[in-house]
Amino acid sequence: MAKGNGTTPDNRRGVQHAEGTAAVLAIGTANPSGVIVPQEQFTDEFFRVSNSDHLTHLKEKLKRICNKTGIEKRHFHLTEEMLRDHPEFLDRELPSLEARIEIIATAVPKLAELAARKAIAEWGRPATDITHLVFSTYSGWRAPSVDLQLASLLGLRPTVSRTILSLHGCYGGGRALQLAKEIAENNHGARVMVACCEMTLVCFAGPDGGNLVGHALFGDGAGVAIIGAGPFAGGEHPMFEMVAATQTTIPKTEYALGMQVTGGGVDFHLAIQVPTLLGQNIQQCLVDAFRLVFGDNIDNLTWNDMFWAVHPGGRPILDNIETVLKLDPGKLAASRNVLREYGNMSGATIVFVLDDLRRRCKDQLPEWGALLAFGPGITIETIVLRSPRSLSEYNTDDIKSN
Ligand SMILES: CC(C)(COP(=O)(O)OP(=O)(O)OC[C@H]1O[C@@H](n2cnc3c(N)ncnc32)[C@H](O)[C@@H]1OP(=O)(O)O)[C@@H](O)C(=O)NCCC(=O)NCCSC(=O)/C=C/c1ccc(O)cc1
Repeated sequence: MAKGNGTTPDNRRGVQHAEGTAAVLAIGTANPSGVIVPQEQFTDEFFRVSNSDHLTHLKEKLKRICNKTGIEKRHFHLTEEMLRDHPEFLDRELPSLEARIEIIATAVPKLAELAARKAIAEWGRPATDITHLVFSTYSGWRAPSVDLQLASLLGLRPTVSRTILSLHGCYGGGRALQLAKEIAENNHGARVMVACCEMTLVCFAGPDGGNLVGHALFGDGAGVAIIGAGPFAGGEHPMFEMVAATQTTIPKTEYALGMQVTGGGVDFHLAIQVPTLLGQNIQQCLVDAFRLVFGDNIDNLTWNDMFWAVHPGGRPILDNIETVLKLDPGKLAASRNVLREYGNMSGATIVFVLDDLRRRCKDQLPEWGALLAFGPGITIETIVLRSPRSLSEYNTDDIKSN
């Protein structure tokens, strides 16, 4: 055993850990450009392409639901031409999983690449400086999977450490960000790319009584964030510090949200109780997470004095959270805007919300904020965010202003 060369286990630990709290350093988003459907036309289009106009009862119901979503338009990768080539996508009883996998295996990493290139351009460092990749999707059905394809498309280094998160649904973005925080803070110099890409093509089917709400809500998109902890270098610009993070599962709610892989595609289930269950549990999740940072001083916190990045799972979810936390109208504007412009893009949505928030508020964000994402479980991801007051808080020698 070498002694006296300074490489004791404790010294190595000091070298391996980062110097500070992990932060979001750059964000990029992308949506399929081909099919953009205004929500007011969605029902007619959907019933026409699925040859279901005779199901008048379901059609009227979907129209009622679409009117209540708070969505104005959504983007989709699936085209009518694809549907003509694959009529089996309309019928859950017909085998179609393999054909769906064939399409998304290429389409998902390509859309993620578009978002990732925007994030890398904003970050300002070469793609080869990315040390870790965490990819979240409900469309990763092969090995090697879309994470490896994205790494190849971007020319990431062969030693990039890849993790794929599958089927977390709408809390996938929150989970990936929490994982990136752990990686960045525990590995000196690590730069973690979080890539979330969702395409409804795996879930698409003709209308039946059980899937109307999902058809009214979900859209396609990719959100990429680059995460790192200090010291910062090369013009890096921390925008959201991730100060503390928790995951909570609401007991006995497994029934409420779910995905099921079948030979005919992925079935999803959204129980009518979800908005109420989230409203009843969100406050405790926030208290638990903020107590990690503020201890007993948490009583001095006012939710209204913070900024909010909430996964817009559905309009009533945002309404309930606003009511329970007594938030002023406008506090959830970023979430409502993303819902309006893109619908619920499952795990990718929260990255869009962060993007909207930083554009909307520029340098005027309050110091403290909260990120909330939820999905099957029911699982709630909570992250305590902090907007840096000024770059001088950091090792400024290393930061050149962008
Ligand atoms: C737009 C909705 C559907 C309706 O708005 P509303 O203010 O509740 O309006 P209404 O109370 O008038 O309801 C309109 C109609 O919708 C019906 N409805 C109202 N929720 C329902 C309902 N979950 N079922 C089935 N009928 C309903 C409701 O019964 C009613 O039917 P009808 O009386 O015949 O007009 C709204 O409730 C809503 O957005 N709900 C969805 C909330 C939700 O669960 N979001 C998912 C959160 S978690 C997440 O983001 C993703 C998880 C995920 C999971 C799987 C994946 O594959 C991917 C992702």
